[in-house]
Amino acid sequence: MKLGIFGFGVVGQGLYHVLQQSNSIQAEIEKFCIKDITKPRSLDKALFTDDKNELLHNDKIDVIVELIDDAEAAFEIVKEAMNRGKHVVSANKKMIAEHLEELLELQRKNKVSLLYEGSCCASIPIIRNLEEYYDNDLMTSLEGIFNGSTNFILTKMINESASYENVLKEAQDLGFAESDPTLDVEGIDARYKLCILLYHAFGLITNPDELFTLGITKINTFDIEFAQKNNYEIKLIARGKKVGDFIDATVLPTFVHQSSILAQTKNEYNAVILESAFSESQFLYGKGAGDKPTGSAVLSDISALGYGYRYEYKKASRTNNFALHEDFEMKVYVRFKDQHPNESDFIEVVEKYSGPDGNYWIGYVSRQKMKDAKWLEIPDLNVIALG
Ligand SMILES: NC(=O)C1=CN([C@@H]2O[C@H](COP(=O)(O)OP(=O)(O)OC[C@H]3O[C@@H](n4cnc5c(N)ncnc54)[C@H](OP(=O)(O)O)[C@@H]3O)[C@@H](O)[C@H]2O)C=CC1
Ligand SMILES: N[C@@H](CC=O)C(=O)O
Repeated sequence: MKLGIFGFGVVGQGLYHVLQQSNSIQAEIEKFCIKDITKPRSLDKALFTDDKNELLHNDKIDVIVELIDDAEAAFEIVKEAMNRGKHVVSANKKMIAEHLEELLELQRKNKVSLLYEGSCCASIPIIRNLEEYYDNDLMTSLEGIFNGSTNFILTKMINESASYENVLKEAQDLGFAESDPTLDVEGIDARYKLCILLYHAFGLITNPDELFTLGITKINTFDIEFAQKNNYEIKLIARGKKVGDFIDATVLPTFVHQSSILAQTKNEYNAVILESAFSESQFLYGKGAGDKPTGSAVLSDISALGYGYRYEYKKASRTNNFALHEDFEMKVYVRFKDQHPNESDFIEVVEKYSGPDGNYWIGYVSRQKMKDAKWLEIPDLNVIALG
């Protein structure tokens, strides 16, 4: 295979290193396309161009590897590559989640393969497992920690009393965070990954904006002390669960008991728990961000192209017609200072606490009510899911 690689940032360089160290793969890098040709690079200048057509119009290149941090530019590159009959490997979850239906059509129309294992939980081989191993009639749920940066931040804030600002900067310096880190801390990156996995697990196509999502930016020391007193960790949990013919899907900061397997998943590690009728509970664990862990997933996709692998999207081809359902009841902790949430939005409030440093309510709410609740926007009010 001759590779044309877009991007020589964290993942592009990670891929370069794993390719250099792997002696089993028959792939050669023809050229990298980057944005800024004047930037100093660690490799020979002749390997770089800022002209995308040098890769896309090069008939020697049969595989385009797309590893850039601009989802719209990435979609244009991937579309053109596929229309020119090239196979594509990408790690761009935003691009894939936002253009999934068009990308499926491009694969069908051009009879080319698009693989993107690195887009979900980096080093964890979750997509190919869902494709090849699990039967959707039997699969009942997938949940886990799908974002390395937020897990790194929460681990350091809770276990090492680090400040949010410092530890976010550390996650950026280590190459875990997105170029726009609000995608990480607002839960949007995890939501993109959940959208992709819902398709491979249940055949459900979702618009990312439809999934109820809360991030970690409002977590403060009051919440952390509550967690510690009650033997919890706080984790950003993405979850898709089958309920009858519906899928209940959310990304929420969640209290998880310290003894649970997800609480043991620390720093930039990610984890996925899959539930299905006969195998029951299964757990996948690995680094969810970073250069070589992501590079290794990209390498495994390149290697799979070597034996003609393509996703068959088996779950989607069976007509389950799952739909998203929002009217679920959920148990939440709501912490606030002066302005409290609207009590009539709660099905039941089971605990109310008031103290000098803050107040909280614990209760049951309907997801639909939460989605529309104006009080979610109160600056010093935070919501964390329970259970
Ligand atoms: N970092 C991680 O741990 C993970 C990242 N990903 C995904 O991988 C992708 C890359 O992330 P990452 O390596 O961290 O990003 P970086 O910001 O480190 O690198 C981005 C690279 O893309 C290049 N680039 C940007 N726009 C263009 C363009 N229009 N044409 C050509 N090149 C362009 C940049 O060029 P230049 O060097 O000139 O600036 C740079 O080399 C993203 O989609 C990200 O979401 C997925 C899993 C893990
Ligand atoms: N920013 C992402 C990178 C991997 O997908 C994360 O922190 O998980």
